[in-house]
This record gives sequence, structure tokens and C-alpha cells, in this order.
Amino acid sequence: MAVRNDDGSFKMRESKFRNYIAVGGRFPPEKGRYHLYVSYACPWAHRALIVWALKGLEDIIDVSIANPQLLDGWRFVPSDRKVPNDERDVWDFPGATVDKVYGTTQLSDLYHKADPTYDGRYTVPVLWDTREATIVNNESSEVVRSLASGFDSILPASLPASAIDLYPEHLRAEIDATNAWVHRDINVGVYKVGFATTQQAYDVAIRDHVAGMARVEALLSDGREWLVGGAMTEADVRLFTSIIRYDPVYVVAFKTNYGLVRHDYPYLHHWLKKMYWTVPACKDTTHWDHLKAGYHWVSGKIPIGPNNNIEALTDDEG
Ligand SMILES: N[C@@H](CCC(=O)N[C@@H](CS)C(=O)NCC(=O)O)C(=O)O
Repeated sequence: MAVRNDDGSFKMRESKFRNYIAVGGRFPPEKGRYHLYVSYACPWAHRALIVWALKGLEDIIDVSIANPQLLDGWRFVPSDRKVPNDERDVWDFPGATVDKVYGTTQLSDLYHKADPTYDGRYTVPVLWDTREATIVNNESSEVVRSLASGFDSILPASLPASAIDLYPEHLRAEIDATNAWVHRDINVGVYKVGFATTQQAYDVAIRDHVAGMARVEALLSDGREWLVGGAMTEADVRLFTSIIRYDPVYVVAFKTNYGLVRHDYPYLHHWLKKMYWTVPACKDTTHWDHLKAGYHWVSGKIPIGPNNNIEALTDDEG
């Protein structure tokens, strides 16, 4: 599943389908035409879900939710259905759905429907086009851009969501620069720590990752409410899906236990709680049972902690 360099360090592979939703393009915005395949466990898919919810795209794009147990690839198996003749210990997951478009079980079938010669990884998120029966895009950073602005022309102007701009023109350079190091040291950084197969690879990965956590904490400590500019942007969404998993998942499953967000990064902690508790698109797309199981099921047990997956905002924070 994970690809590694010769020295035991984790390597991220490139996504293959890289198109965008755009008026006048091959994939124009259209209600009911596109479908989003995700897992609630996955931080990359979570980005797409947050933007989908923020932009009020629920009536325009339907979503299928994979079972969080990545047995031999993502599967669309709701809790009340078992795969025939599957002897494995398949766990129940309320919230998982069938593939609402084709009823296929394996995500890989969709990749092969889009391209019979496909030989890459079968990852979520997938933005699917039901018209051409193909994948528009399977790279979350780009799916997020399509969802954030590609459907604006068909969003009712009366919806406040139509005015949300997660990638404002004047902040693009700063957002891109922030995304770059957050991606390297935090989003992928935790995977480099978790998937390192040698002490040496771990030592390098954890050092870089801890430096990234310190960098984001220092940034937020100047009193700013959001990472870039005066409102929530794509940079916040991309950081959120890693930080929401930090204490409940990464600290244990990936051995990123140098610090806990709630204990060692007060500014980051405040930012996290504010996003979770005050932005419904963040809270409503965070499914603790799926995201904990998604990482921990391999060990056969889901750890009990932390006591609260997320702490409450205090009165003076709220
Ligand atoms: N670069 C991709 C990465 C997505 C990704 O790695 N997703 C993981 C889940 S968190 C996945 O689907 N893994 C399945 C596999 O590798 O078999 C993106 O950002 O969309």
C-alpha cells in the first residue's frame, strides 16, 4: 500500500486524473452530473468533503462513502451488507454507503472503468463524471479547487455559500506558499513519520514534522485567527484535516508523540477548536468512528483515547 524510498522513508505517488470543472470546458458545472467518492477516514478526502459542505453543493453533487476498513482497497459496503464468501473479519460501519452510481463494491472497479489500463493506486477522493463515466480528478488539492469555485455559476446567488472564496486572488501566493510547507511537514509529514520503516528514517521524518508543528504554532501565536488573511481559506481546510486527526490518531498510530495538540500547541489548539465548533462544514464531516477505525483497524483494536476527541471551546474563547 505505502510506497517507500530505498532508505525506508515514505514516498507519495502522483495522482493521474487531473481535470477541472470549468464553464465551457470538457467538464462544465452541472447539477447531478458529478459524484464524489470518499472515505471519512481519509484526510485528503476530508478536504473535499469540507469544501463540498461549505459551498452548499449537497444538492448538486452526491457522495458515496467507503467502508473505513481498507482491506484490499476501498470498498463500498454499508454496515448491513457483507461481501459474499468474504471470510475476513469485516467490521460494521454505520455511515458507509453503497456506490450510489453503479453499485460496485471496489473503488478499483471505478478506476478501471475510467481507464482499463490504469496501474496506479486506487485512492480517494475521486471526483467522478457520470456523463463520460470517467474520473475528472483524483488529486485532492485540485478537487478542492474545482469544488471551491467550479460550480459557482450554478449556485443560487441567494446562498451565502456562493460568496465564500477560499482562494482569493490577492492571497494566492501566500496560500500556495503556506500549503507547500504544511503539505510537506504536516499533511504528508505525519505519514513520513508513521510509515518510516527504519529508526533513521523515523528520526529524520519526526524532526522535520516537529519543526513544521512549531512553525504553524509560531504563525498562529501572533494573534491571527486564520492561517492566511482575515478569513478562512483553503490553507485552513488543508491543515484542519490533519490536525483534527492528530491527538485521536497520529500520536498513537503514527508515533507522532512528541506533543499533543491539546497540551503542547495552545494556539493551534484554539484554532482547531474554533474551526470544529464554529464551522458546521468541519464538524459535520468529521466522523470519529470512521477516522479512528480507518487507521487503527490494522492492529485489530481501536484505542479508547483521548478522553475527548476534541475539547470544548471555553467561555472566553467562544
Ligand atoms: N495525493 C492524493 C492522495 C490520496 C490518498 O493517498 N488517499 C489514501 C487514503 S488517506 C488512499 O486512498 N489510499 C489507498 C491506497 O493507497 O491504496 C490526494 O491528495 O488526493
